Amino acid sequence: MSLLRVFTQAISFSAFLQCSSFSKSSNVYSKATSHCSNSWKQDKQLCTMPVSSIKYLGQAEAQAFDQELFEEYKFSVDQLMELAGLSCAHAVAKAYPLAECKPNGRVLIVAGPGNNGGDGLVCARHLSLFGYTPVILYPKRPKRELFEGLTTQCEKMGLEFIAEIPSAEGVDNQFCCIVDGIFGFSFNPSSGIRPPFGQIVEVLKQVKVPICSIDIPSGWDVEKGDADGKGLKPDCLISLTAPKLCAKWFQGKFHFLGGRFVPSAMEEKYQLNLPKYNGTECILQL
Ligand SMILES: NC(=O)C1=CN([C@@H]2O[C@H](COP(=O)(O)OP(=O)(O)OC[C@H]3O[C@@H](n4cnc5c(N)ncnc54)[C@H](O)[C@@H]3O)[C@@H](O)[C@H]2O)[C@H](O)CC1
Ligand SMILES: [K+]
Repeated sequence: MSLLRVFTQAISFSAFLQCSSFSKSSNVYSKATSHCSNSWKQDKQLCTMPVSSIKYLGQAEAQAFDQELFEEYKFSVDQLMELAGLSCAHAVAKAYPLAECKPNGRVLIVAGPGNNGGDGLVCARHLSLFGYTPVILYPKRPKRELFEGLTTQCEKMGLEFIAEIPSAEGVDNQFCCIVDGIFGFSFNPSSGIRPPFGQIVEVLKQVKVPICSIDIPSGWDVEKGDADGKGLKPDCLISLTAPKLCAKWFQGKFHFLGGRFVPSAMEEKYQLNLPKYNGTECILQL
């Protein structure tokens, strides 16, 4: 074997090792496995590039990041929520294409009391524009102009609201998938899940149709994830802005990055090391 060939093989092997390295020991994860498998499909040479790392945010850091977008950059909540919810609708359409969404493109959207619920309502509106039939469960509605507006938009667009979650069997028969917009990065697990969401999450744990969680699988600790293994098992997770620490426990099929609104100075300040979105796309599969 020529010296050149030995050298080339050694380089390829080291690139392979880089591509499969994965460490749970810090907030910074090597995203090499998923990044490289995607990149290999597009351009094999990319996998020999230095491996970058995507950061996983803790709860306080995610909230501080959010506040900085609002206070320093003067974004409004509804601006960012629109982009967040739009990326969720794109992710659902990619993971569960309309043609395969039986019966009749029906998707159950469960919206919680905070901004995660708002993302769910925006997602529902866009899914309806994409041809799906979203049905919304929104049991606890804050009396705030933002949420009242989002609710009115959905009502005026003819989206159905239901008052209670059907049985797990009922959900499986009526919907092709579920969008979990119950809790996001402000969930506090210290006293369990308060009514009526505790019972709703229990039903969601029993359904067979896939669950697509917005930002955080509801009921999971934002940092410790599904520590006891008894939580929701979403098939899809859309991490908004950057993944939160709990995403390390995610074992479903689809992990998307969404919320493509991060100014580059903030990306640098928080050292997010986000992978590059393709072209004009608003989601990126991790
Ligand atoms: N910068 C971004 O990435 C953006 C993300 N967005 C989305 O906003 C959520 C975070 O929203 P926030 O309103 O801060 O919190 P939650 O949605 O998690 O809801 C808080 C809500 O839930 C109640 N609550 C907390 N713990 C419990 C409990 N144990 N039982 C019952 N209820 C509970 C609490 O009282 C509040 O009412 C983020 O994840 C993204 O999805 C923005 O849309 C855009 C910017
Ligand atoms: K959620």
